[in-house]
Amino acid sequence: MRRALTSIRGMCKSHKAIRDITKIWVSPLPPKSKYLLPCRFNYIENGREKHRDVVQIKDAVMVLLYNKSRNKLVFVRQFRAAVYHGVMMGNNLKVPEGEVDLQKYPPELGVTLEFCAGLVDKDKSLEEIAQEEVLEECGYNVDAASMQLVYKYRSGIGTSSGGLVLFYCEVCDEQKVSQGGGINDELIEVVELSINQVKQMVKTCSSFNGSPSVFVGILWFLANFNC
Ligand SMILES: Nc1ncnc2c1ncn2[C@@H]1O[C@H](COP(=O)(O)OP(=O)(O)O[C@H]2O[C@H](CO)[C@@H](O)[C@H](O)[C@H]2O)[C@@H](O)[C@H]1O
Repeated sequence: MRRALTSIRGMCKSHKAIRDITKIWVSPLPPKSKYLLPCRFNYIENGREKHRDVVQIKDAVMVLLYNKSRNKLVFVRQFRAAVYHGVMMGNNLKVPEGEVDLQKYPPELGVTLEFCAGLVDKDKSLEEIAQEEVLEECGYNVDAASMQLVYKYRSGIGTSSGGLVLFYCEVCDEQKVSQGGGINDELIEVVELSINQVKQMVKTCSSFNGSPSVFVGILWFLANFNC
């Protein structure tokens, strides 16, 4: 696992020092969250009453961004609390007490490689939300009309299941108007990978610290553009 992750990091040319996370601790969820709602879901199937504990989450859009000037796919890297938490906790369902030992669990464990993405949390079309994320996170000025639908699917199926919409969007260097990096307190690193690098990823990466959407998107790209 360590070798596979290291090789992806090695590919990321713009990799720089990971943000300065100095303290991590976990607390119980406050009564109301803007981002998730746990509940018990009940139903009767074949005459038998069943119960499932589910977490309602927001839908999201993602953009598979291709820079045709440089023949590269554009990704982002960022610290993901949920990924870090998952890696740190393993298979334990409990809230850990006290501060997390950062020597034992370095923040790097929560840094993912992913497509530019955003929550569907405003009254705009999915294409417009995707357009905004491309500008904010990756620094490219694109039209909402240039978003091409790739797939609509679900982010999970067991406990939480948000709707995911993956778009494809082509850009060129002239559309790069800023460094990107996110807005407000987001710390997002823009990373470009060549076609050969993403091919190597899907061929040889046996373990990946992130979402399968990255593989779904890369495989779609390779299948459709005959690379
Ligand atoms: N759980 C949470 N708790 C507290 N604050 C939160 C939060 N989620 C988001 N936020 C806040 O909302 C801001 C905007 O989030 P985004 O719309 O960029 O979604 P994000 O990229 O985090 O996840 C998008 O991309 C990933 C990767 O594809 C999808 O898994 C995800 O569903 C989609 O929203 C974050 O910077 C943060 O301040």
